[in-house]
Amino acid sequence: MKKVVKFGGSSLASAEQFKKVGKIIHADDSRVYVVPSAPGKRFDGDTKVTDMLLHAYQTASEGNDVDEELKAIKARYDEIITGLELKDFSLDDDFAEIKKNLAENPQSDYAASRGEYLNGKVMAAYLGIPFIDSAEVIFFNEEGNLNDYKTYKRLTERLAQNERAVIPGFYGMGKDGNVKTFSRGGSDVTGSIVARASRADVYENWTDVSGFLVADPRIVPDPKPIKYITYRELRELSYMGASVLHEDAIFPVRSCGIPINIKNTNAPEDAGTWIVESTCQKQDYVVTGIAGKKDFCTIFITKAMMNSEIGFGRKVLQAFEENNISFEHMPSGIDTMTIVVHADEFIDKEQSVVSAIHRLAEPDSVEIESGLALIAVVGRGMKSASGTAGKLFTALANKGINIKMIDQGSSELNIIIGVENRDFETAIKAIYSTFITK
Ligand SMILES: Nc1ncnc2c1ncn2[C@@H]1O[C@H](COP(=O)(O)OP(=O)(O)O)[C@@H](O)[C@H]1O
Ligand SMILES: N[C@@H](CC(=O)OP(=O)(O)O)C(=O)O
Repeated sequence: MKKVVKFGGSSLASAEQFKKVGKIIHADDSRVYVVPSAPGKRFDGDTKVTDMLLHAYQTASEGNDVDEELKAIKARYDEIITGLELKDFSLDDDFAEIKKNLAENPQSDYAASRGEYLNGKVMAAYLGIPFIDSAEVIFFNEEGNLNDYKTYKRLTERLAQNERAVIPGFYGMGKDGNVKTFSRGGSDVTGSIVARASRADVYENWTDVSGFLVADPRIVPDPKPIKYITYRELRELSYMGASVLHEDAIFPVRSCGIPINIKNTNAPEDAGTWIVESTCQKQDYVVTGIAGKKDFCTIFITKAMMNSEIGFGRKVLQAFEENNISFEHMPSGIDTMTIVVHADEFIDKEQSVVSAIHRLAEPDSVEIESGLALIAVVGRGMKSASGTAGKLFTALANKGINIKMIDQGSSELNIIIGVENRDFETAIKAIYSTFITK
């Protein structure tokens, strides 16, 4: 049995948290590869080390001195090093190098990645096992995506030489020879890559909640944990904002059937959530999870006889493609079509998109609206349960919430609804209490 264990920033925010992590690793001999994040928030209002480093980069790129900022970051690590009583260990040389690099050639990915790099060094010293610098084993291609071939070749070789090791999360080496990071939260992706490369039996992802919860705990108080969830369900939920696991983290393990177990560092005895390819486990509820995001825009297009005009949809979508905007959903009627996009991608280009739609598709009208929130109600049990949509709409109607859009995926795995931003939290609470009964 071989396990890869990733610990999130909240699990490594202080010496006290590190000690819990040490206990977890020592409690199970099969926890052989450890992927740490940078120290996260110790309390509400605290700053993650990654954000402190990005701030230092900003200061350096404006040509200013970063001594004070690096001192504050070093203090975070020194508290951990002292609390763990690590003798003959210091990060002085590493900080001198970071200071030099930030002054001579400030790069934001390099700066952000140092949080995991330094924490990896502390972790390796604490556990007494080798440190593998991710820049030597994880590679990106020219487009900035993972270079699968090179990564799995090098990483597999290095892991084969090390029965146990610490591999810091979040970064690798870019095609240009500079350090490059994944997007925020990307240590989850590193853990998944290490699990695949080592052909682990389980990828344990340790965080500060007892698994994937049915809804965001910041919206629904004390939501129930999900015991089993499929990769596909999870993909829908994490894409729609359930932030506990990076949305790309399932791909490496999914392709080789390695389950992910989300666990709580502060309550290690809790079962957590199993993310699996498929399962015969009985579900407690028809709905597996609920997640959502605010701030979408809709582009509502009308044209008489739209349905019979071959190529109409393509022309409309070309307008978005020309403006380099990806679309989220496209519900349509007989003479109408709505395109839903992220506001932050769309707002600056709205007039250019509208004129392109007119030029390419010659519609009767184009109306745009902002302030839409999307909520995904996801559940593999939905296709065999009748009345789910009816229950959902009744729950929202009872709260006086106007549904602005409905999109039921053809997989019958999810129903996406659009509501006004201001109704977002109320809608999630209403859906939760309708489907998740005591
Ligand atoms: N459906 C959900 N289930 C569990 N946690 C969620 C969910 N949606 C949002 N979260 C939030 O995700 C947080 C854990 O993710 P993150 O902060 O990235 O952890 P880590 O630092 O361990 O990587 C939780 O503390 C919780 O606030
Ligand atoms: N430290 C990085 C990467 C990461 O995955 O962190 P965490 O595991 O704390 O979400 C970030 O803040 O984005």
